[in-house]
Amino acid sequence: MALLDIQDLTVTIPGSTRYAPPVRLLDGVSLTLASGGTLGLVGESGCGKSLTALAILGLLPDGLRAEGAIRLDGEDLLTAGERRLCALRGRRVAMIFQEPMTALNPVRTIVDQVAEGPRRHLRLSRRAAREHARAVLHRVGLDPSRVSPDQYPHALSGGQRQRVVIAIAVACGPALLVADEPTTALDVATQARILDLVRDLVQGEGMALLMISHDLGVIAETARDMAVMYAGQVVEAGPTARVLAGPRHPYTSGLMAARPQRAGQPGAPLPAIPGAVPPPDARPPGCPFADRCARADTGCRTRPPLGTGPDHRHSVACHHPLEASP
Ligand SMILES: Nc1ncnc2c1ncn2[C@@H]1O[C@H](COP(=O)(O)OP(=O)(O)OP(=O)(O)O)[C@@H](O)[C@H]1O
Repeated sequence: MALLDIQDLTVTIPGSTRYAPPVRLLDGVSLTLASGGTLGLVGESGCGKSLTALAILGLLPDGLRAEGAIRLDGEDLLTAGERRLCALRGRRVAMIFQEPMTALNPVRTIVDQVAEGPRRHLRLSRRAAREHARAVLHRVGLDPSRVSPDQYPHALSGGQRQRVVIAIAVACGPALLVADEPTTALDVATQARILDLVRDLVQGEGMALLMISHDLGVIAETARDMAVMYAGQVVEAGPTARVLAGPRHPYTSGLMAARPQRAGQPGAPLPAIPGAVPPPDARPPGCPFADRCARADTGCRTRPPLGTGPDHRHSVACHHPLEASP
């Protein structure tokens, strides 16, 4: 049984009147992740990566309706009550947020913030939870001789703060770690060190990782499998090495071509994908990528492509996919 099994997840803004019909933000997302596995979710801004993560944690903004199934260890989180979700969050599934400063409480010491989960979930005494928290802070690279556990977040650098956020997430040994753009707010050198840490923790502790990023390089470095999202849908999925060696969806291929490493001469413009992701209330009736796709024909503009399911090794939702690599 998969650790995480998302089937046909749809997230909608319910319509209020005839003139304000429901708007689908996520449209039939299916993903699976085995225990100890690593899955990368990639796509441009607005494709639905963060909503997918928030839905897994039961933290969708008020007013949005989620349908389908999100099973963790076989238990459907969409039908679990808030009490049950509170018991699971931090214990079985934890999240590393994008912006460490907003994820931390500015008026509590870092050791107290890390100790909170172990006190609640592992039922440790205050003293034992603080001891545990000190060990976790050390484990994530905050050597107590250099960074006192009794510091407040403002005294730390951006990279150190992100290490605290990671310590909070892993303090109770969750089975699944969801990392939503964990390095976006950091400089390049710090990004690399934080990614190394996440990789090391995931391997060392046997956690499964759902890594969310708009950067294919981050996905390539951290995830064995990947799924590409576009306009609220998964358009391509498979083993990362295989997808990157032979992308079949024109969108994936466009993302790969637009990577800075793929640029020609310094100063030369990057080959960007023309146009922009259509907003959720203005998605075309056929393939959502059709308006930006060089391969699109009339059929693409009228009929949504049927994706092959995520249980196939390399799935693609496209009427005219690129040739499979041999
Ligand atoms: N609370 C909300 N109400 C209405 N629309 C929302 C809400 N949250 C997100 N959306 C819309 O849902 C779509 C998906 O958003 P989401 O944040 O998941 O994208 P993303 O791929 O994570 O982008 P980014 O990389 O910028 O975080 C976007 O069009 C966004 O504007």
